[in-house]
Amino acid sequence: MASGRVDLDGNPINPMTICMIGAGGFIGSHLCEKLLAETPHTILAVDVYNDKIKHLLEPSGGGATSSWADRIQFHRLNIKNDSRLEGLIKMADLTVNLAAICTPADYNTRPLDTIYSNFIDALPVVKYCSENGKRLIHFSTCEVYGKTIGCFLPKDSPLRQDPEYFVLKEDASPCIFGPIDKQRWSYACAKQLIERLIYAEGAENGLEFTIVRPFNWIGPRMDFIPGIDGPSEGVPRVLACFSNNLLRREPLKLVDGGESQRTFVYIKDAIEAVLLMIENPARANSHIFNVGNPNNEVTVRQLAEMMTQVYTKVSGESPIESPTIDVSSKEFYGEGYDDSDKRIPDMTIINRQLGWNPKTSLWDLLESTLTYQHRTYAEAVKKATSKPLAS
Ligand SMILES: NC(=O)c1ccc[n+]([C@@H]2O[C@H](COP(=O)([O-])OP(=O)(O)OC[C@H]3O[C@@H](n4cnc5c(N)ncnc54)[C@H](O)[C@@H]3O)[C@@H](O)[C@H]2O)c1
Ligand SMILES: O=c1ccn([C@@H]2O[C@H](COP(=O)(O)OP(=O)(O)O[C@H]3OC[C@@H](O)[C@H](O)[C@H]3O)[C@@H](O)[C@H]2O)c(=O)[nH]1
Repeated sequence: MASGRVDLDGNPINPMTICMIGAGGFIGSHLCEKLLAETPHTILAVDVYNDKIKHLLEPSGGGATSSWADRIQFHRLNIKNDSRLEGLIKMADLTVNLAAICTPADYNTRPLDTIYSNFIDALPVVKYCSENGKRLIHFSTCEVYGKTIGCFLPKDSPLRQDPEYFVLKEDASPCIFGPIDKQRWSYACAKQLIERLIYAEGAENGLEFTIVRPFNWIGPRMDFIPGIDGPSEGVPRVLACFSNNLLRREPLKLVDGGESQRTFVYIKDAIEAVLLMIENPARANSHIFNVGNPNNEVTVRQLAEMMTQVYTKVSGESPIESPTIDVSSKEFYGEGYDDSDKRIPDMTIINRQLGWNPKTSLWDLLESTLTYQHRTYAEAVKKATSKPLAS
């Protein structure tokens, strides 16, 4: 049955069944929402948690007029050790694999779990797709590029300004990691090896695949606020760390001076790119795509300053006297941390294949995200911080 929707080449898009592994996470929850709201596709949602997609699983999920619940089925399973996985992949037309340990605080402190999660646990998914002739969209990371060539040049070298030395290209840039005792790179290395394995399955066994390299996608539902909906001692990614500091009126911690640079893309822009990949297999298969926003580059220090300003606007609270504080990476993340210096995605391939471009400025995406953070967490944080200490 055709859905009335057409792909980029004007061909009808038929409803499909998508096995989404890691559907209960940050990206998965937004992808599920998009697929249910705008397409006729059905989702087999696999995860160990479902808190972030609970609202989609309830019978009233699509609002008063339409229920989404009949197009999404949640399967609570751990892909490490569950024989139901192959059956689900066989039932689907396409598998999207998002499952991973992907918070930097884990890379150097839990390197074994990180490598198992990002390489070993992804192996059966690739194998079942390949053996059963099913298409796979696998989520890798911009971290596979590691450091830029430019960061090895002298600080005052004019070549540092030359994009050839820092723009990251899927088909040209090398992958530059630190030494083995910098266990930060356990994640990037595991992701790189699974990319190479998928690529080889494509070349040798005809696996239809697409690899996505997200460049710092951020927005509502990213990670957790420590002590509210995640462990008190947990260290999420920077958006949630800084949100937590702002909610608690604490200084934002700048690791090693906050000099590293990142480009941030709004989750809702990035999800548009994933939907294009899902619905345009002829254009997306056999490709690796950078998905990011090269126009939203800031240092981590600038991010902290902008988040402080935006939070002041959306919460109506004045900023604290010293809004940021410097902290060493050893103190913050422990031994073995290292960092990517700069991450600007080259957009040539995704532009050419899918015509996709990000739209949302950093200020605008922070405004909507911090409005969400304030609305969702401010009361809970206030309650938690005003609790009398047990005597
Ligand atoms: N958010 C980003 O900016 C970003 C950047 C680069 C790469 N990525 C990649 O995108 C993917 C999704 O990232 P995210 O930000 O949504 O992370 P996330 O942690 O919010 O989501 C991952 C989900 O996978 C689930 N999962 C992990 N191991 C599992 C297992 N063994 N069995 C079943 N479920 C399991 C988790 O419970 C979680 O819900 C990851 O592969 C990550 O490496 C994300
Ligand atoms: O409180 C904090 C948290 C983080 N940081 C810094 O902010 C920068 C960004 O940190 P994030 O936690 O968002 O993670 P990174 O950008 O380093 O890596 C991420 O990128 C791509 C994905 O694969 C993963 O989601 C993650 O590895 C780093 O330089 C980090 O050192 C702070 O200065 N203070």
